[in-house]
Amino acid sequence: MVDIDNRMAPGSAVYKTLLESTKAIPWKIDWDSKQFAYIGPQIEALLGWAPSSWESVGDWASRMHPADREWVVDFCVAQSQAGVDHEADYRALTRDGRYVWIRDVVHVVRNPDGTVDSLVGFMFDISERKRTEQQLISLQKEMEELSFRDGLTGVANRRRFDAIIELEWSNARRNRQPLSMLMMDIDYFKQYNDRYGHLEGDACLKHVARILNSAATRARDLLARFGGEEFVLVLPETDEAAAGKLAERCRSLILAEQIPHEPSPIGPMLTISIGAGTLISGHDDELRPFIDAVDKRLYQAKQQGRNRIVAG
Ligand SMILES: Nc1nc2c(ncn2[C@@H]2O[C@H](COP(=O)(O)OP(=O)(O)OP(=O)(O)O)[C@@H](O)[C@H]2O)c(=O)[nH]1
Repeated sequence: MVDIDNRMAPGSAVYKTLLESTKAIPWKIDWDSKQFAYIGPQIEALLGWAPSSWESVGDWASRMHPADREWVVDFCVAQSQAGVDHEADYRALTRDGRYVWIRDVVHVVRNPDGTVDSLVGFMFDISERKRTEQQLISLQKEMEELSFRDGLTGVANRRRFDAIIELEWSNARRNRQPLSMLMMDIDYFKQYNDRYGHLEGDACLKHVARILNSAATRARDLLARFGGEEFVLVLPETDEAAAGKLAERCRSLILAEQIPHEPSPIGPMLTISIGAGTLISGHDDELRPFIDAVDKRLYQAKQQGRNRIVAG
């Protein structure tokens, strides 16, 4: 036992061999001089800098990504001064100019009187973990983006519409700007599906979405799929006259596309009906009744023969 204890004593050959054969890179900094007392030779394999080139904490700080340097140094100094063990993730510069993500785990060694004697720690290469993390983050962003898109047509979905209309509604009221909305629905789409099949129906919906999307050109205009074959166009800062023109553009663009719809009772080409509405600044309307009113106008357009616009 005594033998083993001696062989394992800090500073012994066995101890050194153990330290230098781990993947983690051990190091020690003398607190008063801020000089490296030791750094494992593994550092050279990871970063390319020889152990002898790690002289002071200045070398450590200067071999850090500029975006990480300030907070990491400030954080580590503050924690060390307070005598608190800590860890920090940062990008370390390699000798050939790349960056490697490192997790530095630091233990503060104190003197019997409580003052800081030295810092000892391990550096871990966490690049692989960070890469996975980044991939997960971008995947999550993509998922969020997708969750606001209609899977079939690629335009905004109902969820996105609900969020945007709330925002635009309060914007319009706050800034005393008009806000218009068009509800659009394909005429006799049930007959279209019955005649051409559901897949062809899907293709038709995509086609219609693309055309309607091209009709509204301002950055904040939003086309969303409201339901099955119903689309909604939100038009911020758009008055009644401009909304009327846009509605007519949508109606005639669809007609001009000459999409065959043989079973339609009103003509051989695909048509849409539109309900239009505008929130006039200063009026005290509520959002839901406004949407309902526009929807009712769409229904009226259907009742009055389809392929037409009913505005408020
Ligand atoms: N292919 C396809 N059809 C859909 C989709 N969503 C809804 N529909 C169809 O759209 C049709 C809508 O029918 P209705 O609500 O009766 O309306 P309509 O036949 O268009 O008649 P009007 O609107 O009164 O002119 C139904 O047959 C639905 O199955 C979809 O994602 N793909």
